[in-house]
Amino acid sequence: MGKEQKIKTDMVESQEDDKTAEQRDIESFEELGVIAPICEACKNLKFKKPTPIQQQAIPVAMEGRDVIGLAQTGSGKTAAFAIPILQALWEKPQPLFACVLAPTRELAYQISEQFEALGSVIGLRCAVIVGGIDMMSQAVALGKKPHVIVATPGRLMDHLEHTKGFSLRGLKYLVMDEADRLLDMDFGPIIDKLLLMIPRERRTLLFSATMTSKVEKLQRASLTSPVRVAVSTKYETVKTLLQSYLFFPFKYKDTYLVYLVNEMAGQTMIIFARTCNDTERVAILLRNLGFAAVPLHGQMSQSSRLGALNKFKTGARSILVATDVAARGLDIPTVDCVLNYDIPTDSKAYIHRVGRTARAGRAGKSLSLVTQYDLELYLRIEGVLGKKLDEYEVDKEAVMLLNERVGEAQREAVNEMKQLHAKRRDRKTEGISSARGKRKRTDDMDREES
Ligand SMILES: Nc1ncnc2c1ncn2[C@@H]1O[C@H](COP(=O)(O)OP(=O)(O)OP(=O)(O)O)[C@@H](O)[C@H]1O
Repeated sequence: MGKEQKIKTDMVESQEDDKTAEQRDIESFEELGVIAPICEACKNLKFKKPTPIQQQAIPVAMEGRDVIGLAQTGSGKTAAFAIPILQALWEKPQPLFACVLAPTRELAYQISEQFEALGSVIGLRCAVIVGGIDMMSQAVALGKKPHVIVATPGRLMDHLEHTKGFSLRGLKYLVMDEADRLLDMDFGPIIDKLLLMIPRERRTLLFSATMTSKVEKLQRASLTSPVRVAVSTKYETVKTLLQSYLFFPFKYKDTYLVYLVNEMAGQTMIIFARTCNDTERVAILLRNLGFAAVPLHGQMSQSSRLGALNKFKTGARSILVATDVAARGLDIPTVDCVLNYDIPTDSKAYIHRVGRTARAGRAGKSLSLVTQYDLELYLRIEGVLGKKLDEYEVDKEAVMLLNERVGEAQREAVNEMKQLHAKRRDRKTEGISSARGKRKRTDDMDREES
């Protein structure tokens, strides 16, 4: 039998399992066999009962099986893989026990926070290893032999190749969060390389809201007899999310944007744009019009990225304008609305973007701006969702009243962008030495084109 067929046959398909889990509806983490200190940590985090993906994935992972977990955005996948790992660690403590890979730096920090919140009661040591941060301090952190490493693949590879005394030869668990992204073409080759540097006899857990079913991609993760646990049917958005779109001519895009942002004033929102440049420009445009907007994209320095996210999380800024670097995994409970300034070229990215709101049972809304150039992409997304979305109603005359003022702000924004670019160019010529060139290549896996 070819390897392709083997993976398929070994998978326990989810549909039947689904029903059993729903019928039994497990009421507590104790019922799942989770040890008392971790149950206590769940209580402290206000997790009253396990979510459906936790109900299904935790027992399977605790049996020592490889898991492919598919569940909607905001449904508690992080704890679904963190809890069985922490329990196994408690039973047999060891340094460098588990490694969690994430596609973006911000997500890596967030996952480690969840591990620490659940694991501090059992004395967990966790290290975050991501690009854009000084290698030396990370090497020191690795020297302290953490139990769990949460990393972006490029920087982890850098340490495996260059940090003396660091290896993952004793690793017991490998997790790929947002696994479909990690197994795709951009990350694939580096994941292949990483897998050669960790033991084959490990447990592998793959999780995502848009999990690939492509056998070739799954083979890349070299799973052993994986169990597939799927709570949602493929690519579903949550029921508490109200999704709509707005259709208008391209030339009024910024005017419509400003009208909508103004209409939703007081709400917390993420505006997604396709390029770093547009992200920056839209943030400046909105700021010039008096809105508290902050940009987040892969061309910013890591400290600016974390600073921007922090301002948004703490409420100091109510609008985050971001590229898809913020589309996956980020868990910010206060997000009321996701606004797609640009329609994503990949339907999966749509699912992840709108999943930044309506998390953990809360309500939320999303609004996609569609122009004559986006129709094909938009219809493809509706096709993937399997439903037509409602059109958002606006008073077009009221929108047009803003056009002149927005035009002025656009011109100001273009000037500011020019200054910004000039400043960046200066900094680059001053600061970058050729010796750092090689490291940048792997470090900046989650950076984007401008
Ligand atoms: N059992 C639970 N009860 C209540 N809240 C929970 C429970 N488990 C997790 N949560 C909370 O739900 C939120 C979403 O969880 P998490 O970020 O793990 O979602 P996710 O499924 O990984 O989403 P995404 O696909 O967007 O990455 C978090 O704030 C988390 O603390």
